[in-house]
Amino acid sequence: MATGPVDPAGTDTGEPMVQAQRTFDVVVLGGGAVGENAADRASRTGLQVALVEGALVGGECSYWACMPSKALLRPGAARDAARRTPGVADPGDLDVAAVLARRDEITNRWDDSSQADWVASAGLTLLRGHARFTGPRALVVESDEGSLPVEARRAVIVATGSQPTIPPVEGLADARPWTSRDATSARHVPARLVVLGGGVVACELATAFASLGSDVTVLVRGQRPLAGAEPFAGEAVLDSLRSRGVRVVLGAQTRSVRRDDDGVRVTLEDEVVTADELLVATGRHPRTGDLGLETIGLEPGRPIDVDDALAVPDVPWLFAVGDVTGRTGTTHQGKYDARVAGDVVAARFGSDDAARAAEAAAGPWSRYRASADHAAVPQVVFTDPEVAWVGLTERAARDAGLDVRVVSYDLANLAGASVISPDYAGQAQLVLDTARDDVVVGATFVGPDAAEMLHAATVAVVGELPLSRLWHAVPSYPTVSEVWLRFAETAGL
Ligand SMILES: Cc1cc2nc3c(=O)[nH]c(=O)nc-3n(C[C@H](O)[C@H](O)[C@H](O)COP(=O)(O)OP(=O)(O)OC[C@H]3O[C@@H](n4cnc5c(N)ncnc54)[C@H](O)[C@@H]3O)c2cc1C
Ligand SMILES: NC(=O)c1ccc[n+]([C@@H]2O[C@H](COP(=O)([O-])OP(=O)(O)OC[C@H]3O[C@@H](n4cnc5c(N)ncnc54)[C@H](O)[C@@H]3O)[C@@H](O)[C@H]2O)c1
Repeated sequence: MATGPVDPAGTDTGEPMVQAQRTFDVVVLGGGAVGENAADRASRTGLQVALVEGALVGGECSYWACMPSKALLRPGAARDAARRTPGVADPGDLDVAAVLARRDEITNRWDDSSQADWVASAGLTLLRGHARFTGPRALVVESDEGSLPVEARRAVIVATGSQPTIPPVEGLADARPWTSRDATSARHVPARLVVLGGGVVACELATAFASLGSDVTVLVRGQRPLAGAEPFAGEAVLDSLRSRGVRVVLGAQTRSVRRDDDGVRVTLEDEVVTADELLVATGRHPRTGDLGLETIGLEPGRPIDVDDALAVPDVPWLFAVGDVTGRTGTTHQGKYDARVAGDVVAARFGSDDAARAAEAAAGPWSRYRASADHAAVPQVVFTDPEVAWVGLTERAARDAGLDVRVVSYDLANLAGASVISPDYAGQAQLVLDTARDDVVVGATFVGPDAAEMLHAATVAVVGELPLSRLWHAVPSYPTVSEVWLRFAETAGL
């Protein structure tokens, strides 16, 4: 923990006090899931590591993102699964108070003491406060206790995450819109919710609040939600949102927003949508605006560019991981980068000569290079149906100049699916690189519990497995994973 304040003059001027400088081998800025992981790995060759956190240790994912959003989604998904299962009595409406109470439990009521305990148990020093660079390897951490100068002898890893982007729509910022933080920590369910955006946050939170009883309208700028996914996945989510009473406006152009006594009024080109709350879900940007980056020659407000060792080119002591790099946008991929960055720092600056030599000689797909970021990033969208994909979409593969063919399969035809429900609906698709004997370069699954089906595809993409070899990976009967056999048969094996 931070040392107590030092007031050298012995007089209280009312100004924040300057504390005695602390020096560490490595300083990690940002104690989110990604920063914690990087700090832990970096300390494994004996380096002294400090982790600086300005809010809650565990970051966005634990308190305002992954965990509370999934807690809000799960009861609706379980209810819908029950409704699709013959012989199970309809569970009826959700108990909203109980759902919010479970969400509070999952976020530990926004208390990070157990995560802080873990930091201490991992041998890391936690400094609480807002960190800024004052020069190369030099920082200051501001907190209620004063101003603490901190020096990193060897390296700094930046893991300060991202923050929501509020688009410059007239009146929007003044209309007190919800960001994902407000939505995931909401104490009540608004009767009417309008969601601006058509990405992952918009689709997940529209699903959650609709299941909790809100009358939801989603304003999608394009012609379908989840524009980064295969088109059939976005279409399935669109159909499902609509089937559960969510109004989805496609091609929505938001002109202005105003809050008055009747709530929030969102003016589109040809209509006005009124709601009690407006959730802005239009993407995120790296949290680098107030980090003192200008003192080390980097531009504030921009992502921190890194190479596959997560090192900043031409700044041998500086590394960055997680959302702040703009390279990854999920916890799992950020933590993968964190493991790589931590190991690289531990090897380059620690006392283990063998590790230093191995890292210096490291190539792609070694433990010291985050190669999967270019080829095999898994993404799950916890809507109903769930959408899960890894690697390249067909379009991205063709844009990259690959010769690909696509194999699709209707999951409802599988015996395993029919056991789950006579109403099972789902679709899956592989993208195969024909120039390499049908190596799997991408896969998408849409359907109930599709999230749990993704990892086999991730293994196939990372392993660059051709379909002819996957033929020998026999899926159990009767499971939905039998789709792998059907993929092979459909492809002609
Ligand atoms: C609604 C929502 C749902 C999501 N759901 C999922 C999901 O289901 N699965 C998934 O994989 N991903 C999900 N994500 C994405 C995931 O939350 C992020 O990718 C992840 O949190 C990034 O981790 P990070 O450690 O890089 O950043 P963060 O979690 O943002 O952590 C950064 C930390 O740095 C601290 N910090 C920032 N600046 C300073 C400073 N100057 N000094 C000191 N501390 C500082 C912050 O307080 C914060 O604790 C979701 C995102 C949202 C918005
Ligand atoms: N399950 C998960 O893994 C999960 C869940 C939620 C969020 N996340 C991550 O969090 C990050 C943020 O998600 P997100 O959904 O906010 O971003 P996103 O980039 O996925 O989607 C942003 C959406 O906003 C729209 N948009 C952008 N500017 C707009 C404007 N001016 N007007 C109207 N629409 C506009 C885009 O067209 C897009 O539909 C992503 O990296 C995402 O992967 C992950």
